[in-house]
Parts: sequence; structure tokens; C-alpha cells
Amino acid sequence: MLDLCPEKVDKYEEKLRNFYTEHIHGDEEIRYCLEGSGYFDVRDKDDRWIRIWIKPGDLIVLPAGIYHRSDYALDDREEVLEAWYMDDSTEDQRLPHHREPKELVSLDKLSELGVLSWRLDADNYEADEELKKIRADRGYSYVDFIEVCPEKLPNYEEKIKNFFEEHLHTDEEIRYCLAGSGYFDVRDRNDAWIRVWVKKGGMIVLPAGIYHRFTLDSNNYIKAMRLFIGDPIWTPFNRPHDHLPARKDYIETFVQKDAASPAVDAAA
Ligand SMILES: CSCCC(=O)/C(O)=C/O
Ligand SMILES: [Fe+2]
Ligand code: NI
Repeated sequence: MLDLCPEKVDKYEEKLRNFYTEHIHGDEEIRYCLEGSGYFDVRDKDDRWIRIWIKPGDLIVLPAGIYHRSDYALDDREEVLEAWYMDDSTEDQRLPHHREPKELVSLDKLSELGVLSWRLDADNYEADEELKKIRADRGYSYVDFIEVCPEKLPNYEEKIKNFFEEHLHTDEEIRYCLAGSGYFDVRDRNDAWIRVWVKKGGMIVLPAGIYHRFTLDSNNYIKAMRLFIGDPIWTPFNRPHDHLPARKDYIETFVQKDAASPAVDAAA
């Protein structure tokens, strides 16, 4: 019997984190919910998450070998933002490119690279008080919208190609996904690619000076809000542009500062 609450379980937070880390077992996982509720997430054959809500009286059997995780009270950003280390394959950029076995990266680890994230209510972005507060706190005075698909984006092919060229900006890149999804790839401290999957409701900030790129995923569509402090500058500086002050500042703030920490080092 497992009574999962902070009062009754030792190292409650750590347990929750472990439950929520994607994993498999060699045997069936059988759970019967007596009180409270929780989520079991399982992967479908296309590697998408299916969320199952279990409530009192529900019995669930996960077969041996299925990738899954369970969520009882966790950071709900992870429903719309996932990150992992990429493999080295040059196959279709719109595929997930997980390593084998998968190496997931937590949102806390991303924040150590300066990549910030929120989960917001994308169906209510016009009246959303949380978005208003983020904008006020961070000075995001400018807003526009971009839809990445051949019908809506002028010079679609050229733009798609440019987005996927590794580059940096001299200002933050702030994107809030209102529909669809896409991959923002960022370099870690060892220059390994971390793929950040941003889905509807996910908002990310890439700090000035971080090398990154963007691609659609296999759903081939994203609608995003673009935010900016003041008048927007979208100029990408393709790698290498290491002499730019924004790059030097990034290195000083997020690479050298914690160089001894293995937290977001691919080699760790
Ligand atoms: C979904 S926004 C398109 C990508 C973009 O604007 C950019 O700058 C990528 O680095
Ligand atoms: Fe960019
Ligand atoms: Ni399990």
C-alpha cells in the first residue's frame, strides 16, 4: 500500500520526480487507486504521450516494457515543454532525434542554461493575467504572431531553412506556442544539442547569445506569439559569431559561471 503525500512519505519530492521520469519495467505495473487521483502517461506507437487519469476504484495495468511515467502533483509545464539530448543522426530534422536510451533534460536544467519556460492558457491569451504579469515583469512591450506553414508564412522554404541554421540573437528570443508545436534546439555547455519540444501553452525564453535553431516537428505547424522588449530585432547571427558582446555575456553568465557543475554537461 502506498499513501503518497508529503506527510506520509519520506523524500516526497524526490519520489515524485522519479515517478515522473520516463521509465520501463521488466514486469507489469499494476495499480489500484483507493483515494485521491493521479495521472499515468504512456507512450503511443508514434512516441506521443497518452495521459490516463486514475481515480478511486480504477485499476490500471501497464504491460512490461512500455515507456511510462506517473504524475501526482508535478510541474505542469512538462505537459507542454519537454527536452532531451539529441542523437547525431542527420535524418529528417522534424523527427524527435532521441538518443538511445533516451536522455531527458529537466526544465530546471534548462534554466541553468538561461532557458526559461512557463505553461500558460493558450486559449485565453488575450485576457491572461499570468501572461500580463510576465510581460510587465520582463518588459515585453512588443507582441506579434507568426504561423509557420506554407500557406501563412511568406518565403516558407527559405525561412524554414534559415530557422534551422545554428545562430544567436543579440536579444532574448521569446516564443509562446498558441497552436501546433515545434522544436527549439539549444547548445549545452559542452556544445551538445538539447531539443526543446514546445507545444500549445508552452512559452520559452532563449537568452541573448545562446546558439540555437528551430524546426517544425512532424505535425508541420506552429502558431506562436513573438514577444520583445521594445522595437523588435530579429537578426540571426549564424555561427560562428563568438566575438559579439551578447555571446561573451552569455558565456560569462551561463557557461563560465557554472563550468564546474556537471548539471547540464552532455558528458556527465
Ligand atoms: C516558432 S517561431 C519561428 C522561429 C524563430 O522565429 C526563430 O528566431 C528561431 O530561431
Ligand atoms: Fe532564433
Ligand atoms: Ni513505473
